Amino acid sequence: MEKSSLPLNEWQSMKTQRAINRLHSFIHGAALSALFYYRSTSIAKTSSPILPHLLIFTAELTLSCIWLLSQASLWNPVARTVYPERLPGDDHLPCVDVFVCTADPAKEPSLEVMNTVISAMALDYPPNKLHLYVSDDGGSLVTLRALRRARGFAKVWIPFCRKYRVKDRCPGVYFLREVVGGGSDDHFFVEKKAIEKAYEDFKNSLCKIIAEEDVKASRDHSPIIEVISDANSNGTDSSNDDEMPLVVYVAREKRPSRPHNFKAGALNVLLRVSGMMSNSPYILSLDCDMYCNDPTSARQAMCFHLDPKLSRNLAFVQFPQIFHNIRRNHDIYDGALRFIWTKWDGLNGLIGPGLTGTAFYIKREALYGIRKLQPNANPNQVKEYYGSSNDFIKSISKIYRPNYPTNALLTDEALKKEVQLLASCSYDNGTKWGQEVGYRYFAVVEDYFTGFNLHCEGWNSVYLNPSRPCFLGSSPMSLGDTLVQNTRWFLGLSQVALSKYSPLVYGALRMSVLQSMVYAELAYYAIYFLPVYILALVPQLCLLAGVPLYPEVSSPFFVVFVFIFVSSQLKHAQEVTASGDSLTTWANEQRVWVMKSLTSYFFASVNAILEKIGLTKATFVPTSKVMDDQVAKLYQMGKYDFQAPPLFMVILCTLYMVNLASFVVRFGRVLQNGRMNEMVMQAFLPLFGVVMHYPLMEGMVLRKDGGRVSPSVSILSIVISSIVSAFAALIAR
Ligand SMILES: O=c1ccn([C@@H]2O[C@H](COP(=O)(O)OP(=O)(O)O[C@H]3O[C@H](CO)[C@@H](O)[C@H](O)[C@H]3O)[C@@H](O)[C@H]2O)c(=O)[nH]1
Ligand SMILES: [Mn+2]
Repeated sequence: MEKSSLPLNEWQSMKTQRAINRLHSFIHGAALSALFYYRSTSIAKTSSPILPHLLIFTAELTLSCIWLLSQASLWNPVARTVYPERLPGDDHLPCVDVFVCTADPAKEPSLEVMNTVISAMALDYPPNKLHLYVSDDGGSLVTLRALRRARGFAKVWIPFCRKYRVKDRCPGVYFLREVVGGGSDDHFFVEKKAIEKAYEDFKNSLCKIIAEEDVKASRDHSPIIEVISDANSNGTDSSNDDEMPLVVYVAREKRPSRPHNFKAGALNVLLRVSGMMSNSPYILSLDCDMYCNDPTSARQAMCFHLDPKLSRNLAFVQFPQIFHNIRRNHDIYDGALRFIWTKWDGLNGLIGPGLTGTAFYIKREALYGIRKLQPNANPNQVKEYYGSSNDFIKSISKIYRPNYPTNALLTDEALKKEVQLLASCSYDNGTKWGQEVGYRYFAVVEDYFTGFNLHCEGWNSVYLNPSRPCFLGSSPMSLGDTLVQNTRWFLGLSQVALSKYSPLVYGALRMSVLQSMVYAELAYYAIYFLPVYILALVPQLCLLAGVPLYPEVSSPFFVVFVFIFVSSQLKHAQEVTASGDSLTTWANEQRVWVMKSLTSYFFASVNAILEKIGLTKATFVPTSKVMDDQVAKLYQMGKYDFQAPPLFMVILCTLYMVNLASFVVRFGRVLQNGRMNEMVMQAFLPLFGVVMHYPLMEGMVLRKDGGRVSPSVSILSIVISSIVSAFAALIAR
């Protein structure tokens, strides 16, 4: 068959998983109906206090609603494959702009950021069709100078990678590993030695820059936009310039009094500036800590974007976020976010996965929202959308041909002025930027919200999860960082849930019901805090007070409750093993889910409500990517770092102690009084909690290292839990 007639991509339904999901959905759903029947009939008849019964019922209802929403993503999981070798020749490939965002040289070490940039420059794609834009929200000379050096190093690195077909194009990773790829000939070793030396020099030059400059983010500066070229990269030879992608440094204007809309604001500036220069039809977006692990990702993505059957409505190709610093089956903070990627498989069978902020190839046109503008819109309407720059507006209709030759910024004063305007902090004002154009500002999860809007507008997406990860990032390695990061994410999601954009209404009216259910599940995910708090507290206190809340062992409904518990755990374990993980991962995910519910989801929900009534303002504080040796050591040993915000820790420890107390104190008495029959289930809950969260106990009592629970937190938790438990025991019947 001819090359061009073969499909560029294929999809397969994940049939076994689909069958298991649907069967389980049916059986589990039936059991839940039985539970509701029991609750509604038993509450009316109960002789014990009604409040705890109502609370438990609320918890069960909430869990069931989220469960119902979650079924949508399990309905039709689909996997995709690509055939990059069937793509047209390099001459026919479209241009790609790569956006890399960094915000703070103190939190995001330059060496890692530059490794990401270099790995993207070295993508296996025609260099004249690749353009890099580095957004520096810190407006820092450290980043600018480091970028100049990085380009200098890339000029020797890229030819080396091409010549020896190096797969690991992130130099920091390549030099960590033993010799991979390349020939076995002497030339190779000689060249490799030279490159290694160049990399060492590059690293040393970064150290020098860091020593010379102020390593911190500026919040008050004019825009700085610079094409990095030999004119300013300190005299490396310029012979192979054609082999190098364009590299542009962009620090948008920042003023303390002006809102800057965080990452979404930065990305929109990159969209405008790049529109003036390379104006590529496709954009790869990367966080500064997410390097390209497989140089062919652009070609893989083009297998969808260039597929005539898909391309018209295809907005983006999303790759999973995979993290190089996570050890499989030792992921004590559930940094891998496995549950997200399972959902993305499911969305692959609908109209496509959501955006996850990094590692995706998006179509510029989709972000511009051009389709919403009437074809005959007058110039004023167009300016209402895109702002005052005529030059930029001209670039929109230029079907991806740049307004200026790529290097014009070096010499063209008019262009210089125009990009300064486009990167100024007031450019967005009074336009549709951030609302209908570009990345959306409304919530601190600009990725989720932008993807959601694109799907509402009728765009599709695909999810590609190849066996060699295309991108690798870094995940927080301490409990504190994890919980704080999750609080931000779920605050953003809750903002959407509580707004007019709620996927249940706004989404359901604009996309398929199943697709909107998946968006809704994520938007409302933080509500998990409610059932988890109830189930971590109410049965335990009632156990102490001697109030039964569950059916007796002899009741037929006892089996229903046991079944529901076992069935949900088994389903979780099945999904974990189907993803190739072990049961340790099951336990880790269970534990972290409870910890997140009690802290991150709780505070995210509270803050979303406070923000809704105008009492706070959500912010995006970037996660630190600085690797603390002690923290890393604890993680390697599989030990939690409990040096998290004290408020979080007091909540976790107090609830742990209440569970422990209720089980220990009361279980003995239950045995004595022979009330085993009615209290078994209630005694099981705290037992399960105490066993699953044993690491907390260890952190409070046994550990002496730096990651233990602070003694003050332990003492406070013991005091609070004793008061609460004693109070419950006092009212015992
Ligand atoms: O004002 C800001 C804040 C952040 N960033 C950059 O945004 C990226 C992501 O920030 P990070 O601190 O790593 O946040 P995470 O929570 O780890 O990021 C996840 O969640 C974000 C919000 O949902 C997404 O944007 C990201 O792509 C996704 O990886 C980094 O490159 C930052 O430099 C900016 O450019 N400007
Ligand atoms: Mn990150």
